[in-house]
Amino acid sequence: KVNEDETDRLIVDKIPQITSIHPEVSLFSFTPRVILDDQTTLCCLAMFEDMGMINRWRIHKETLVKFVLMVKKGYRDPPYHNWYHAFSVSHFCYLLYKNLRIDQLLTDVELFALFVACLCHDLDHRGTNNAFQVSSKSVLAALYSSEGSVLERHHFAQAMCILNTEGCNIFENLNKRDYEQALDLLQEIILATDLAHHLSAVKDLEAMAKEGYDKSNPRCHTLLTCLLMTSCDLSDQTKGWGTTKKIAELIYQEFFRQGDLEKSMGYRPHEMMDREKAFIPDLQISFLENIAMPLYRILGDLLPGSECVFEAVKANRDTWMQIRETAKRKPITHGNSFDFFK
Ligand SMILES: Cc1nc2ccc(C(=O)N[C@]34C[C@H]5C[C@H](C[C@H](C5)C3)C4)cc2n2c(-c3ccccc3Cl)nnc12
Ligand SMILES: [Mg+2]
Repeated sequence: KVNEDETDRLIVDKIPQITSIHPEVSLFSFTPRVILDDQTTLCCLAMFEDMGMINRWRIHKETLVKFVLMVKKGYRDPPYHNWYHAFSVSHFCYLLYKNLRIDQLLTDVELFALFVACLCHDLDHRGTNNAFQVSSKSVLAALYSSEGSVLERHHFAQAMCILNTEGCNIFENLNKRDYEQALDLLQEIILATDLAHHLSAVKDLEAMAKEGYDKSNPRCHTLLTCLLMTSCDLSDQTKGWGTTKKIAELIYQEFFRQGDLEKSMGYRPHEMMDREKAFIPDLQISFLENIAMPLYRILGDLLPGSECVFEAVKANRDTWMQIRETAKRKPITHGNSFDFFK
């Protein structure tokens, strides 16, 4: 049960001007993880308001409060895939709207579905990846492994459960056409957060960046919403080194816990999950060069004004390269992968 007085206070109080939460909240340099946990719900309300979504979709204030609180409660507390991840991903979507005016490229249903997908995209994440669902024969694998993207199908199912909960359906006042489109988009966008799915779309994304975005082409809309979702999902990499370093700590805490579990089950974990084999600078340079930088380069090609975002990711890659050189000269003493974070 979401506690009553928090809900009541959020319902009664007027939604504040978003800059009253932090004057720099609309800048790409702003790191949403500085916002205190009990302020994140209020910030979500302020983002919905500031993007004009409350009026456009006739969302009842009480319904919005209950929805956001249910989503927040729907996250577990693994090191990385927790509510703060969903909140920071949603904040980057807000930045794309405020700074790059993505509302001029997408329909208003697509923009609404994208922001709601950011909030819901990792609901009930257990801190283990898709491969682990299958190898551990989890309930989720039993349910979804035949379709692939096991976790992402579960995150979508959880979002539907929340929308179907009494007093939480923020889509309730959409007309039939918009309602059906919003749910279809929500599923498509959440499924797009499977990195394997993104990697299979990169060729098409690069072709679209080359040819230019055609607003009249539905395929362009689909590719762009998926690109924007992944851009939000990896947006910790677009901030300063402090954030990049902290996030790497959290992600490898999660990865190494999975590796420990796999070892206890008699499996040999992927190197990036094995605390005894992982060399984090190499792994992160590879992730940034092969996945993040190509992604934000395409974003920069498609959305003028977002070049600064790519530059920030590149700068973080460069810092990892400096760390790697230093670490290579000074071998790790007691084989602890987290020495870089001292
Ligand atoms: C900083 C950082 N590093 C990350 C390093 C590695 C991977 C990762 O899943 N790699 C792959 C590499 C190949 C092809 C596919 C499937 C598998 C085989 C595993 C992806 C993710 C990383 N990641 C994410 C992230 C984004 C979406 C879902 C889950 C996560 Cl954890 N968000 N931030 C980060
Ligand atoms: Mg995910």
